Amino acid sequence: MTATGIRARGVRLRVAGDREVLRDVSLSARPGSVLVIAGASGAGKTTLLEVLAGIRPPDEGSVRHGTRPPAPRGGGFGYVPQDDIVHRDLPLSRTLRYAAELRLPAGTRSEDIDGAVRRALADLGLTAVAGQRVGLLSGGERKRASIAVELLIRPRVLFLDEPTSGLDPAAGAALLKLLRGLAHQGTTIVLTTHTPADLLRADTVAFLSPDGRLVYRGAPDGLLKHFGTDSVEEAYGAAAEAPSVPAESESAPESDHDYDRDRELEALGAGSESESEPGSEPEFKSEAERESELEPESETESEPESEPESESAFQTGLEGAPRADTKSENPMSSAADSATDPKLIGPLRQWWLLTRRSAEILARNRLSAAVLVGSPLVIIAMFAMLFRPGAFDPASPDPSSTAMICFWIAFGAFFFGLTYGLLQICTELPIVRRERLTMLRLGPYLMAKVAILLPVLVAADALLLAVLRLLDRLPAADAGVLGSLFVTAVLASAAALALGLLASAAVAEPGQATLMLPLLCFPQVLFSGAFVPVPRMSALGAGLSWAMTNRWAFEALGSGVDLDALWAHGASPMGPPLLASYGDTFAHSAVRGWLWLGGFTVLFLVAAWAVLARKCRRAAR
Ligand SMILES: Nc1ncnc2c1ncn2[C@@H]1O[C@H](COP(=O)(O)OP(=O)(O)OP(=O)(O)O)[C@@H](O)[C@H]1O
Repeated sequence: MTATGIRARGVRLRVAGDREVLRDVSLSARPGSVLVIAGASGAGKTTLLEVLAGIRPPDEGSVRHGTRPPAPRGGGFGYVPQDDIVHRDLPLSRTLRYAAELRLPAGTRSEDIDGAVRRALADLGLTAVAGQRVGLLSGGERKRASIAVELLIRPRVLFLDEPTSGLDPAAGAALLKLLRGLAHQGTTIVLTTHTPADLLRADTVAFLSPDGRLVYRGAPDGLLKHFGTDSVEEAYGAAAEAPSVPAESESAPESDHDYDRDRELEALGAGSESESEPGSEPEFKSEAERESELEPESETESEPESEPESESAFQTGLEGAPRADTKSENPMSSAADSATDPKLIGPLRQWWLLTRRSAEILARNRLSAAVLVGSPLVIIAMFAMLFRPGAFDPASPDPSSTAMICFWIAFGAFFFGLTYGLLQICTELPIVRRERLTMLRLGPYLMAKVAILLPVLVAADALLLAVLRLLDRLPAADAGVLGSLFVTAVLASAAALALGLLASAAVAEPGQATLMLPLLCFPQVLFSGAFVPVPRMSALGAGLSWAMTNRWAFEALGSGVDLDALWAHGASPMGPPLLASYGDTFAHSAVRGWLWLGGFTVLFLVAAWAVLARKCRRAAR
């Protein structure tokens, strides 16, 4: 594998209100080295990581991966955000399998995908918990699981945001050791941290002052001397007053430290490996130079025995990982290595993959599945209990009940759709964001959600209508009328599902989505035209009612069962006055309502796509 150096020059970044978060930061990470970014909370570590990764463009300055600008979508790129990027409801091996199918080049054979998953699990010492549900893993195991996702392809550059946060010191040390092992194999590692011990395990430390200046850049063992402190903790205090370090070309601090990387490698069992002194390397070299330098480390098929007999970082740790990277065990790693821009699966295959993944997540989360199936059943039962039979009988109709039945069918269909959609995206946003960085297409992603949930909604709507009809809460009409009601209910559910997905994409976390529920439901009840007919609303209310999917569903249902005729010619004296107050509410064809509902469905889905795209563009924020 060709290792890639990372270099930033004169990076400046401003956020809202023109506040400068990064001020003229210049640094570099040598190919196959570990760069650790440290600094006080809010100093700009994550921001710098995102800029170095190329997922957040700087306002000024430049970033290069090797000789090229960063290309997260170009393959060989790994990014582990602070949040977990593995689905909690799936067994670990399943979530890795889906991740591998998304990340590996199109046409990768199934056994090769399995091989990549096996190797990533082994690399991270997670083989023993492969069958465990991710939600049941410990924090440290979940962190390693997120890293395993990124190791499914052999990244040339790997960025990690606080990978050791929440880990005990031993687990943190083991993780750093593992990362050093990866670097040794040619992956350039950049990570942020709050853990002083992590700094000592870096090749290069970049220390930011609280106001986003680079105040130290160099070997870990020069850090204390530089700040004139006795401990790393004290260095945090001193960093605020320290002057910025000049650009590297002037001082090249990496070239004069005596950090003993060999000793670290020895600890990894790699002490005998020949490796050039980190400090003696010039900053950036041509691809060819770097390749020849890294040759002893590069994993070639022909010389697997040249790899170190490494003591594992996590039981199996990196042991055997290089050997596993041979063609027979995992040909995809070489495919991923050689292709700078591997061709990933197309939109249709991606949609099918995401549909399968969503279905499995739903099926494995028993509570969600139970709520999904159970809540329509409960609501249908309540509807059946609420209304008396025969309200639609022309010989003795109950006009106000017929209007209410139409409304509650509309609202039931709306509520099913909304609640199904509301938690779909916000619960997995960190995963979507991460996948979006490299390969995920949002169209197939949203359509996969629709593909999974719409059939369940169709079944719920069909059941609702069937039960109401069988219990004589709907007219004994022909198949055409019932078909019209069914189309209306399904379209109402589809529009609500799309609205739920939009809300789910818009909120920052699941708690907010729950708070959105009454906000979204109330206007749909108030302005549907069922309780206060549209002709009786204020001008503002009537205007608002146009934006309510429930209005169009209610009108289409009323039109479908021909409420106008029932009220005008039925035997109830209540009919004509009711008709007078509802005016022309049901006078139009149901098709008009369907067009509105279809239009809203498309509108909400496009809006959900746009909101999600914007969220993903704003990197990890
Ligand atoms: N998109 C944004 N809009 C507004 N402020 C932002 C944005 N991105 C970053 N910031 C601000 O930039 C500063 C640096 O944020 P950053 O997350 O990089 O800090 P950090 O050093 O990683 O902090 P911590 O260690 O607490 O995670 C913070 O004050 C943050 O509020």
